[in-house]
Amino acid sequence: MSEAETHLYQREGAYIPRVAAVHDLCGYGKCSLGVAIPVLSAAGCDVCPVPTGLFSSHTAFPGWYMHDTTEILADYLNAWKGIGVEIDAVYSGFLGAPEQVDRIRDLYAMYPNALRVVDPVMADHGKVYPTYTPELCDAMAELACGADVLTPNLTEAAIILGEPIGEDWGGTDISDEEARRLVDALIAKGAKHVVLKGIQRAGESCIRNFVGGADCETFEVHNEYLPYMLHGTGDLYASCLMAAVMAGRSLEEAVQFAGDFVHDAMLVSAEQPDFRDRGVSFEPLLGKVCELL
Ligand SMILES: Nc1ncnc2c1ncn2[C@@H]1O[C@H](COP(=O)(O)OP(=O)(O)O)[C@@H](O)[C@H]1O
Ligand SMILES: Cc1ncc(COP(=O)(O)O)c(C=O)c1O
Repeated sequence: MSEAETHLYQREGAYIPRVAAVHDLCGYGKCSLGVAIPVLSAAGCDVCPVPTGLFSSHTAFPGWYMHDTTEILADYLNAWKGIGVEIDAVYSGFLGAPEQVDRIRDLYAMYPNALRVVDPVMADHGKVYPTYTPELCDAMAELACGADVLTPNLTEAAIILGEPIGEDWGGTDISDEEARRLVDALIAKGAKHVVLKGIQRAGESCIRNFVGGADCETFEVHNEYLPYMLHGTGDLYASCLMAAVMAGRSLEEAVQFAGDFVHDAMLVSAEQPDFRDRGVSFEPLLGKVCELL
């Protein structure tokens, strides 16, 4: 099957799909539920949040407060069972503790036909995020291998594959062959489709994402590389990809949409005061997500 034919979700007429969004909520700094709820809602989805933690801001700021929600989650999901909530997709991201992976497995058991999208948020630029323990990284790696769609950056791909990070991590300047090797290795570990993000080679003016799956050939999608980094681009990319998939678009259309949207939102962001702190500003562009329908 060619990449253009890979549809992961068939949207039926006026039906509004329901997505369980298993992410943290950050008071400041655009990421996680603060991105997933508006983006998926604009794509005509009914978003049902499962908060994995409450943060004053994301953890790249020098000071932040975190409230771990792990102990409420089993009762939270049991209450869903009690009222017969139906779910069409489970979309997970930043997690607070290894036990939260068990709660995601509970969701998979409750909704065996739901699409499983895992953004394995745990690290970037060769470094694990400060709240991530080795046990949580191992649990996330296991979860990643059962995904229908997995969206790692290069550091996360290395962690999932048990390859070196830290001082030994090679950076984002990798060859096509190396990117394809990583995608194939993640598929061999069980992920059905993989979107490997953020390949940026020295001297090149584009940023590449490699996309592959058990049922399609690996292909590459690229965008102009903007010479600054903003927090939350990974979450925005995964939410836009998810929005396009749930709107019934093919995998190829979805990765193109997500890359274009993040690029355009980064341009909008650069016009804001304090934009490097503020994170990725996507709000003025939400109309483009509505057009997916
Ligand atoms: N500087 C940039 N210029 C253009 N697009 C970008 C830039 N940074 C990120 N993106 C887009 O957003 C995607 C996800 O961002 P990235 O920062 O790699 O994710 P993560 O936060 O998970 O590390 C990239 O693969 C790319 O499509
Ligand atoms: C609390 C929290 N949630 C989510 C993220 C994910 O951010 P990104 O989209 O840059 O991977 C981070 C990253 O620092 C974070 O600290």
